Amino acid sequence: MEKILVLDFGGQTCQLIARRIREIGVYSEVVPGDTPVESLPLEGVKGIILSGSPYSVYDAEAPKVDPRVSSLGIPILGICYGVQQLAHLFGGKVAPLDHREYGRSRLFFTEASPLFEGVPEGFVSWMSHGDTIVEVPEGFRVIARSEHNLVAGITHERLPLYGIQFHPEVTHCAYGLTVLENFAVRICGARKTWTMASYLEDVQGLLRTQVGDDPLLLLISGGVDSTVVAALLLKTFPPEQVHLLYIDTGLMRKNETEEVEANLRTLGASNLYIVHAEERFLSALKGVVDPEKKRQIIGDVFIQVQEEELRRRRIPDQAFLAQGTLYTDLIESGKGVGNKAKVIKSHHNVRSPLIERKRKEGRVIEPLSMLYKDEVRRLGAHLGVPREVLERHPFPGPGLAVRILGEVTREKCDILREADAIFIDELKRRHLYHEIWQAFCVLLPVRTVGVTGDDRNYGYVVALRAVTSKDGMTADAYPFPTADLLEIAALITNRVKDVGRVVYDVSSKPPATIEWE
Ligand SMILES: Nc1ncnc2c1ncn2[C@@H]1O[C@H](COP(=O)(O)OP(=O)(O)OP(=O)(O)O)[C@@H](O)[C@H]1O
Ligand SMILES: O=c1[nH]c(=O)c2[nH+]cn([C@@H]3O[C@H](COP(=O)(O)O)[C@@H](O)[C@H]3O)c2[nH]1
Ligand SMILES: NC(=O)CC[C@H](N)C(=O)O
Ligand SMILES: [Mg+2]
Repeated sequence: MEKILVLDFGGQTCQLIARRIREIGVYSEVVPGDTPVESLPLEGVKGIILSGSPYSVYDAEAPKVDPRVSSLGIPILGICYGVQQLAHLFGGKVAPLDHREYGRSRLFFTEASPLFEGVPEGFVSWMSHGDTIVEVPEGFRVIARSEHNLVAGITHERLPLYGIQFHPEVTHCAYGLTVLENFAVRICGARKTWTMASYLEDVQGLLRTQVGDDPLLLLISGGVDSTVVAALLLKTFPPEQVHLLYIDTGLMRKNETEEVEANLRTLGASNLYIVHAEERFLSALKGVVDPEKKRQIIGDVFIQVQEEELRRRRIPDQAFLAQGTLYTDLIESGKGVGNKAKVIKSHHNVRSPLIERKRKEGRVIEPLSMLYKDEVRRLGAHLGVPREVLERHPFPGPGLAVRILGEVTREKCDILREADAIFIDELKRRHLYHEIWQAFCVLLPVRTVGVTGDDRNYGYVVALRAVTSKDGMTADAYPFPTADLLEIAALITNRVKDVGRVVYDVSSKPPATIEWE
């Protein structure tokens, strides 16, 4: 498969580069920036992109590209820190200037370059740098300058080396896709053959080689990601080879287990195991209020239940463990490819010891781990996964436990389930469900005073959360029409006896996260 390799030096928008290249129709994947040449997956690589970074090239601990990469004969495009590395590597000079460029800057060409074919002079690029190339190395020429007259693009006189100081991958950069397409297609000669259909074929080929006839155990939640993996496995292997394990943690939404079971049957699953483990999870969570502690306990119980089921069902130990892990799960858990990212939340599917052990043994299958949610939805559509499943809002593995602040009890789960079901049903009835990326209720650990039927009421507070997002990495509060919000709040307090008050969470991510814990 032809591809463009992105070397990750810890830039915020590194994955976005690969995303955009795939949007153009060329496959792209990300690898750690300091990978030595002999360990780079070079098969089919038509071009290499060096990403941005929070570091400066002259920092002692700055991540460095293997210098041999530049003599492979493969075209290279350095973006921001990437171009600074090229300059540094070839003997030029990079320095922190007083004049930094953050945000928009017009760009002016100093000579024609295939990189800027079809891009008009003076277009508005998007920058984010404090360092600048102040001496261009020998053998290189400047091809563009910013409106502040700083070096904004360079090219080598003989070698296929290019570099730009701006970020073509962000949507705020005009002609960004054109610049990336010029590099990938015009300069590297990659063909635009990557589609979801071709990706599907490639993934199926790889899976068949890796798994052979060994049994596969997929941990399935009925959410978008694991259901798409289920459809993929059931299309790739005979149904008897695929075992699906769903764990009802007791922290699920109303009627979740019944709906999931029905959906999974329609995919043609024969070995479907539904494990009811409510008691296990609730008793382990008794008295626990700290959010990180809750996550850790839930992760541990997940593993115990999985291991017991493997033994009980006599599924051999060499079984491959499959999950619906996405790139976002990895990066939030501090496990992005470039290993320079920070831990935000430890997703149970990434950091559990069972998974880590299986991962070391090469027995974990995560076919979606390079993709984002919207790409997974497109893949699911190719696989014929029903729209109702693909368009479901995400639901986290720890479930209601991270939406009940303070101690989790069955009584509170029941209250939250009722309120949440009303909220979601109303969003669907009002045709708002698909405008929102994720919506749910949160049960707060406080009671407040109210008056109902002329009597005193002392009920819980429920917070409504509804966000818009593309990939869950950033999010904004959904701007509800006021009438909808007021009517939904009234329905919840009227129908759920223990809820006396409803509030709406208007925080964006960042600084908040989508879930409250
Ligand atoms: N109740 C569960 N039983 C078994 N496996 C689960 C359960 N909850 C989560 N998992 C596993 O953990 C993975 C990550 O969960 P996550 O919620 O991110 O994905 P999902 O549930 O498949 O999709 P969505 O994000 O749409 O909810 C799942 O893909 C699945 O493999
Ligand atoms: O499977 C999961 N296990 C987890 O531990 C977990 N924590 C958060 N989420 C989901 O991830 C997305 C981003 O969530 P946050 O903004 O709250 O970090 C949102 O869609 C969250 O619902 C999880 N999913
Ligand atoms: N976005 C980047 O790659 C920034 C590179 C470098 N840290 C600078 O400030 O110039
Ligand atoms: Mg889920």
